[in-house]
Amino acid sequence: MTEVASTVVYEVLGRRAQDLDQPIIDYIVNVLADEDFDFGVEGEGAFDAIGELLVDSGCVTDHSECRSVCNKLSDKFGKHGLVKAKPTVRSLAAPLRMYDGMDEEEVPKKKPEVMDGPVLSERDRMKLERRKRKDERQREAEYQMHLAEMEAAKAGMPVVCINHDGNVSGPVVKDIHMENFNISVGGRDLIVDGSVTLSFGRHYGLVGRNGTGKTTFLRYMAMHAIAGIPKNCQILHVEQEVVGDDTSALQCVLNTDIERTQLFEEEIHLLALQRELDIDGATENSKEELTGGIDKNAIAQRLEEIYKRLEFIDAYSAESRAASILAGLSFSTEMQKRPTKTFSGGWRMRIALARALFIEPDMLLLDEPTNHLDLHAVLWLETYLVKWPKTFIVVSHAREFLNTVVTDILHLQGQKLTTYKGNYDIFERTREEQLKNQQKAFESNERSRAHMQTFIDKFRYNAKRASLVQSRIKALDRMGYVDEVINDPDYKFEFPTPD
Ligand SMILES: Nc1ncnc2c1ncn2[C@@H]1O[C@H](COP(=O)(O)OP(=O)(O)OP(=O)(O)O)[C@@H](O)[C@H]1O
Repeated sequence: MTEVASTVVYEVLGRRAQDLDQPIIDYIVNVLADEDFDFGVEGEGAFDAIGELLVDSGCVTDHSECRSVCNKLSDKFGKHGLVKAKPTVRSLAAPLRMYDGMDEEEVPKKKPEVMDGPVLSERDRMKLERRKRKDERQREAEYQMHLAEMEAAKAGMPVVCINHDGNVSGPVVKDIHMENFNISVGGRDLIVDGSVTLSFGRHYGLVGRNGTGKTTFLRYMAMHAIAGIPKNCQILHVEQEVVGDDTSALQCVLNTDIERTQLFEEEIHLLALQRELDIDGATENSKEELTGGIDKNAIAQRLEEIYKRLEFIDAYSAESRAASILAGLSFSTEMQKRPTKTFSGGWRMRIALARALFIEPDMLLLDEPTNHLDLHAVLWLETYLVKWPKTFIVVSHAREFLNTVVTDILHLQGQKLTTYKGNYDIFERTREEQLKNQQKAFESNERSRAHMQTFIDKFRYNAKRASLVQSRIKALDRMGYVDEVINDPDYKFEFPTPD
C-alpha cells in the first residue's frame, strides 16, 4: 500500500517533490497511506494533516495552492482505492481517552525538562575540583599500568627481524580482516565493535582527534592482540628509540638481519680454525682439540654453504642498503660509524626508523615519524614510503606528508574505525560532504518530527481528530531518528594549581 501511495504522492507533487527532503516525503506518504487516515471532504483532512508542512517546506507557494494539491491527493488516493470508507458518526457515550488500547511504548513521551542545578558553594566547588584531580591521577596510574603490561607482553614476543625465507610457519597472508574487536584503556572504551580490513600493499593514514586511541590501536596490532591478525604476519611498530650502547649506528641497523650476522660470525670462526690447522708446527692432538674433531674438508664444505647463503640473502649489498637509508635520514658517513649511545633521543628515534625500513616487515606501523626529522629527511622518507611494496599504517598530523604517502585513510571517531579510499584531502572533502548531508537529514528529520509533535500536542484531546493524531503518532514512530553530527571532543590539558 505504501508503494502505491508513494507513487501517487510523487505523481501529484510532480516537480514540487524535487524541493522536498526525503524524510518529509516519507512522512507525507506514511500519513496518507495510514489506514485510519481520514481525507475528509475535498481533501480537507489532508490539508489539516500536511498543509502546514507543504507550505513551510516551500513545496507550495501559498495555502490556496496547498488546498488544490490536497484535493488532488484525496482524489487520486480515492481512485487508487486507497481511501477507506468513512465510518458512521456516532456520539460518544463516555469521554474518549486517547491512550486507551495503545501500547505503553506508543504513548508519546514528554521530553524531560532540563533543570538548572543548584548554585555550588565555594566549599563544594573545591571539593569537586579535588575529586577531579584525584580521578586524573588515578587515570594516569591506570594508563602507566597499561603501558607496563604492554611492555611485558611485547618482551615475550618474538623479535621482529629480517625474514629471508618469507613465512615458513604458514601460507603468506596478504589482507588482514579484524572484526568486532574492542579496545579499552583504564576503563575507557577507545574502540567498540570495530571492524577493519587492511588490503595488502595499501598505505593507510590513521587519523582522529587527540586521545581517541590511535597509538593504542597500533600497539594492540603490534602485539597481535586483535583477533584476525595472522600469527605469521610480521608487524613492527616504530614507537621507541633504540637503546644507546657501543654499537655503531650502521651496525645497529645491520644487526636486524640476524641470519646475516650469524653467518658472518660463523665464517670468521671457521676461517680462524682453518688458519690454525694450516700452521705447520701444530700437533695432531692440539689440532683435534681446536676443531672439536672437524677436519679441514668439513670446514671447507661448511664455508662454501655459508658463502652461497650469504649470496642468496644479498648479505654483501646489505651494508650499502643500510647506509643509504641512514643517509636518507640525514646521518653523514662519520655519524653512521658513531656509537648509538652518543646520539640524542631524537637521533636514536631515527635509527629505530632506519631499522624498521631496513627490515621491511609485512606490516609497518609508524607513529608521527616526521616529528623527529628535518625537512630533507621528511622528503626522503616520503619518496621511500611511496614506493613501499607492503602495507603500512602511519599516524601523522602532517597533511602534506599524508597526502603524498597514503592511499587510504583510516578514521578513528566515535569509537569506530572507518576506511576511506584516497589521500587526506580526498578524505576531508568526502567527510565534509557526508557531514553536510547528515546534518541536513538530521535537521529535516527534526523539523518533521517537531511538526508532527506540535500537531499531536495540539489535537491530543480533540475527539474529532483522534484518527489523525493516531496516524501521526504511528508515523512519528515509523520515522526513526537521524544521528546528529557529533565530533569527538579534543583532548584538553589542564594544569591544576597545587593543593
Ligand atoms: N599519559 C596519560 N595518562 C592517562 N591516560 C592517558 C595518557 N595517555 C593516553 N591516555 C588515555 O589513553 C587514551 C588513548 O590514548 P592514545 O595515545 O592511544 O590516543 P591518540 O589518539 O594516539 O592520541 P594522540 O594523538 O594525542 O597521541 C586517551 O584518551 C587517554 O584516555
